[in-house]
Amino acid sequence: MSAEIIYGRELSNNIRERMTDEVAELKKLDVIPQLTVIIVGNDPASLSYVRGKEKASNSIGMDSNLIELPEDTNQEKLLELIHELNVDPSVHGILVQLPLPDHINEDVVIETITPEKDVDGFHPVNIGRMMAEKDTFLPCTPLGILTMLKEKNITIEGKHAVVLGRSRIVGKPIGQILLNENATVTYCHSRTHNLKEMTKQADILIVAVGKPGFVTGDYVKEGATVIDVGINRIDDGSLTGDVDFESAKEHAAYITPVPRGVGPMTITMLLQNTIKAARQLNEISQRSS
Ligand SMILES: Nc1nc2c(c(=O)[nH]1)N[C@@H](CN(C=O)c1ccc(C(=O)N[C@@H](CCC(=O)O)C(=O)O)cc1)CN2
Repeated sequence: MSAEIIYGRELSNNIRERMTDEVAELKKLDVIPQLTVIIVGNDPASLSYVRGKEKASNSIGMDSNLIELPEDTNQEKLLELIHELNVDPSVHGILVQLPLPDHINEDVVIETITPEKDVDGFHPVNIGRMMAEKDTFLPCTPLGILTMLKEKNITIEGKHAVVLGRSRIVGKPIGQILLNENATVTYCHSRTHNLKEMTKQADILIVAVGKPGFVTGDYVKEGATVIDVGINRIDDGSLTGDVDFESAKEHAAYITPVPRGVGPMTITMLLQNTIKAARQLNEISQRSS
């Protein structure tokens, strides 16, 4: 067997076309969805992601504001800025790029963003709403994975999803989201015994461990869907995932590559969440599709 490759970039392009129409419709109602992104420091990868967010926002007709703060910005100043954005009616989405420098407490920052503008879906109120299966902002990478599975008509209900990794941004929420979709979910992590026995049971295998090529073909059940969330920059400067693509694709039915897999969906889902926030803040009902 050789798997069908799911390209997030292609799916993203289709979704962004639909969102361009939606933004044009909102503009007729005098609403321009606006995303404000804050970055603290000069980490090259983070800078490239936030610039990508700005460019993507503008490409579908949204407004964006990128606020670049120096590495030595103190927490108080950052919180003050977030308080101002929380009450600014022209701002619909607020995102603080992670990771933050060590002297800033990420939890405090995330909890300062008003849940109504938390388009990252990281605020405890929005996490609680996700767990309670209420309408909310789902975190962008997990929402991107769910969207990929649905766009490819991959059955989730009744399937065994195994999640490798338990980060707050990806592992924990994707497990909860798949559980909400009626999958049977197993979380695995660095202390899990007999890992291969676990992953071999997965109909849907989500890999977010941050170790290049960690999951090889012998970890994959025949016919599984393998979603690689790893983004590892290796010595030759190229980007590689947590899955050894060449061996895994011989066992899987579907597999995502790195790059051009899950990554591009993250930014697309951020745009989707910002449009949703703009609608909610202006009391305009959500589009059905
Ligand atoms: N506040 C947040 N911080 C971070 C998030 C997040 O969702 N919210 N996620 C990651 C980084 N990230 C977005 O911020 C992100 C990572 C990767 C990609 C992407 O498109 N990757 C491309 C490759 C890009 C490259 O060449 O470097 C791909 O996989 O094809 C988009 C967004 C951590 N921080």
